[in-house]
Amino acid sequence: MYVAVAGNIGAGKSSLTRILAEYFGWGPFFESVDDNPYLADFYADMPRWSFNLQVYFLSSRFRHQKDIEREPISVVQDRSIYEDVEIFARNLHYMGLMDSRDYENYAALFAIMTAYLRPPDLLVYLRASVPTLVRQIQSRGRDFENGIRLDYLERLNGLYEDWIERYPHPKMVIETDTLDFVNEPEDRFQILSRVESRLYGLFPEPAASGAEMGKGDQG
Ligand SMILES: Nc1ncnc2c1ncn2[C@@H]1O[C@H](COP(=O)(O)OP(=O)(O)OP(=O)(O)O)[C@@H](O)[C@H]1O
Ligand SMILES: Nc1nc(=O)c2ncn([C@H]3C[C@H](O)[C@@H](CO)O3)c2[nH]1
Repeated sequence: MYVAVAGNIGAGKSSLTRILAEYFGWGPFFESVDDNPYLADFYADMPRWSFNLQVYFLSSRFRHQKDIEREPISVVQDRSIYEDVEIFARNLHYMGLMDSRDYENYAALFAIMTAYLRPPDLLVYLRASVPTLVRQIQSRGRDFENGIRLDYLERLNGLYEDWIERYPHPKMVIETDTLDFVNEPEDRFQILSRVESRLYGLFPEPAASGAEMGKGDQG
């Protein structure tokens, strides 16, 4: 089983990845943030660092994908590789923060590298409004994200909506504005049951050994 959690900056992907991994006993794959050599520079000067950052994320996520394909156990991934090009790089190009030459170069590299990747068995998209994203980004308190502009988040949200509509593989959408699955056990239970039912619909065998609703750690 390979599940990916998708969503805008601060939507709650890492938190949900941790919760799913713990509950189902899956291996978690988190995106690299603390050891990312470009992220802080990127937020300080997007036009200068956008191409470098996209190539870094592409190589790091591609390595994860290959590791995931080799994993003997089920895994859950914090953000899918598809979001790099469909959401972030496209947005940087639209906003004039990555020029056409770099964008086309990056998109061609992305297409070559990802052509043979296996898509997730289920993609869980966390939908969150911009006020929720801002609140959650602030609550996490990464200094270099303080300058993220509202129009940047709004455009990313718009691209997420277009993409999730077109996304051709199994998916589910979770509205997170009124669900605090980090702090509220009932909300967490609600999400876990929805994911479990969706997986059961796709794969009528149990989603994970030892993880029956009502028996896991709900909180
Ligand atoms: N549904 C929620 N309700 C309340 N707080 C939440 C919720 N989801 C996440 N949070 C909080 O918001 C902050 C950001 O969450 P998290 O790091 O999981 O987001 P993310 O989507 O992984 O972000 P990024 O895109 O930057 O990696 C954390 O402090 C987390 O505890
Ligand atoms: N430009 C850009 N392209 C990406 O592919 C990408 N993936 C993640 N991020 C940013 C969002 C969070 O600040 C932080 C952690 O998710 O990294 C990205 N930024």
